[in-house]
Amino acid sequence: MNTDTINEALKSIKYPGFSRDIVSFGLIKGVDFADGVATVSMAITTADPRVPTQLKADVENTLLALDGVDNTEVRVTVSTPKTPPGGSPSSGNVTGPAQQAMKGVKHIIAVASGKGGVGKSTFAVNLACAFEKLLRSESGDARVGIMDCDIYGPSVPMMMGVSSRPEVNGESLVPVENFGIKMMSMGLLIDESTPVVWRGPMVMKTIQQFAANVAWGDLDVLVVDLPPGTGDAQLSLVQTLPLDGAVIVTTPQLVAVSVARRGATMFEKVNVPLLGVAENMSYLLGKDGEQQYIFGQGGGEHTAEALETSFLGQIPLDPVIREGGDRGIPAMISYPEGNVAQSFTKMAESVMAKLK
Ligand SMILES: Nc1ncnc2c1ncn2[C@@H]1O[C@H](COP(=O)(O)OP(=O)(O)OP(=O)(O)O)[C@@H](O)[C@H]1O
Repeated sequence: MNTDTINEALKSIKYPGFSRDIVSFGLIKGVDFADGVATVSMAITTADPRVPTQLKADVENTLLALDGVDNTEVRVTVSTPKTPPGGSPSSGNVTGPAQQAMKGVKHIIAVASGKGGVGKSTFAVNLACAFEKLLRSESGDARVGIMDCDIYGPSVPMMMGVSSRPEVNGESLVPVENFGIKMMSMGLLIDESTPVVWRGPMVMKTIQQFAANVAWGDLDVLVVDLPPGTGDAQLSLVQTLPLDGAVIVTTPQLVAVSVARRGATMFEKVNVPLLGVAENMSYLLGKDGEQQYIFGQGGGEHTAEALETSFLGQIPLDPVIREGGDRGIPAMISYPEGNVAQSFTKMAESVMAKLK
């Protein structure tokens, strides 16, 4: 018995109401073990008094079930979420306002890429549309959202054919809606000509506001389009949002493996499970129906193997996808029976199966 074993055991405890564990939420501040006594200190930001009580009991029961632990000492520090004048959340703590405000969201998944230009936003938008179609066909109702965190180059509004500014209701922004999907993006809040020279902390603040001050309401699934790359801003972002899992988008080039690996490492650090790797721009379909692998072959599958996750499938390089992005009608909507839509639907099914 040692502190590593205790830490591992703590990772099995979920934050009440969420599928993420208390270690990845950063609640554990110290762990010690001596003479059969496991000591754990936790710091929790919540306005709900039941949360610390339940977590304390969960930690005690989990640790007492371990061989070698005879007794426990669990110290819990509780603070309430602070909201400065104007209603903006002041802290990046995952148990703070973002968690509270996203309570009605069943599943939150991130779409990420190790580098820019792989078609991540295109993928996120079409995946959201595929979820909408899938859930509607299953239960007659679908509540899907997309949150565009790519605040340096927010392209989701254009791809979703939306340009109206979101309305403000009290202290909340009301997401705009198109194709049955709720959406929030920095692109809706700034003029196109505004230079967005955001620094790390500003990025975080915006994301916290997107999570905490947007009236998402009840959603079955929220797709989060992360900024490209794997730097500090992306890492703090995945720490802030209560993510259930992440999909990595990559291209067919074999060099993509090492780039995507950086993305996977980032999610590993915060214990967000990978839901799979999707390969975009896989091949061009010639007039005779022949698949031309102009960017090489195998990058997506190799990446999935290397990251020990599923390969979700391929999306062809197809003018229909680019036109859909430029026209503001995703290919999933304009050609719902086409090859592209079928690929996205299959991927949405695989991801949904993993979430359930
Ligand atoms: N499979 C595809 N077939 C044809 N065009 C595509 C495909 N995927 C993406 N594109 C086009 O490539 C361009 C870049 O895509 P997108 O903006 O989604 O990339 P990204 O990875 O989100 O980029 P960024 O680095 O800005 O985040 C867009 O014009 C989009 O329409």
